[in-house]
Amino acid sequence: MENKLAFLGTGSMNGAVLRGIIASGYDPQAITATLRSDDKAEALRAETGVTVLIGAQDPEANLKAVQDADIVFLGVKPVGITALCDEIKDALKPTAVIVSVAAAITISMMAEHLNPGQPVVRSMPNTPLKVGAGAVGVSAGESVSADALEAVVQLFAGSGVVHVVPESQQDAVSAISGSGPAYVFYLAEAMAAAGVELGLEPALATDLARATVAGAGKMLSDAQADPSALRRGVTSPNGTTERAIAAFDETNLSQIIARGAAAAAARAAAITKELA
Ligand SMILES: NC(=O)C1=CN([C@@H]2O[C@H](COP(=O)(O)OP(=O)(O)OC[C@H]3O[C@@H](n4cnc5c(N)ncnc54)[C@H](O)[C@@H]3O)[C@@H](O)[C@H]2O)C=CC1
Ligand SMILES: O=C(O)[C@@H]1CCC=N1
Repeated sequence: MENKLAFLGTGSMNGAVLRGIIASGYDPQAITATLRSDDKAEALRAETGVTVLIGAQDPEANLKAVQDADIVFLGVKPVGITALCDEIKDALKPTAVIVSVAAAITISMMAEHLNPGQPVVRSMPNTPLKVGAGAVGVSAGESVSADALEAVVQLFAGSGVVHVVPESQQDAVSAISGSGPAYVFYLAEAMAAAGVELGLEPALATDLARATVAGAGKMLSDAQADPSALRRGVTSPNGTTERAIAAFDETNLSQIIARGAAAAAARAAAITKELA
């Protein structure tokens, strides 16, 4: 019998985790999801077949969702996580594993708002889980048994790569894979804009950039794929790509990307301080 799952706050990220789990074959009847308002509820129900409860219509939605849940995914914004823990703590089964997907909220911050001994896992997933191509960092609190951690890892593993990491590395994971899809979409936007500057129609430039980023991502999706080797495979000696890479190196593009990632990690640390 499958574990009963609850998703509280089923927006962009928790929705992607849920869709990934359903696509990997999980029984939707074992899942209850909550949303604050009903605007996306019908679509979520129709698409996934899970039970959807709406907070605006039923103040007990989150409590009902967790009452027999074995694993509870918290998917609200960081600022709302501890209040959500306060709300549900006495309705949880003592063995229920809390899995937060929120950036910057530590295991100890959550534990302070739950009953003693409640198992807590902090995760940093990303939205490509929705299409079976996610990347997830997972850290377990001290009350989490090896079996419970394995159950959480297996839920994510059906739709992405999963790494168990020390909690101290979660801001870095967030800066690389949590936010990372946005960096790649940004690159696609910049490539499309560059195509327009070179005289392509905007629709053509956008489609070429989109298909190129998607195709390159597919080539990288093999766990053994080496980005440097793949790049060299496109770069003919004294050809066109070599000139582009040299121009990127002149502008220190790698350092610029490192600066962006460092800014993301620093923001996570600042949010932790603001909300502690
Ligand atoms: N969007 C992303 O790519 C990623 C987001 N995250 C984390 O995921 C969390 C959520 O972010 P998003 O999904 O982007 O936001 P979102 O705004 O799309 O989703 C939040 C959802 O929670 C619902 N909600 C708010 N309060 C609620 C309550 N008390 N009970 C039930 N539902 C409630 C909202 O109606 C909304 O549907 C954040 O903590 C963020 O740090 C983590 C990794 C990546
Ligand atoms: O932008 C954010 O704060 C969240 C966390 C990682 C990705 N999105």
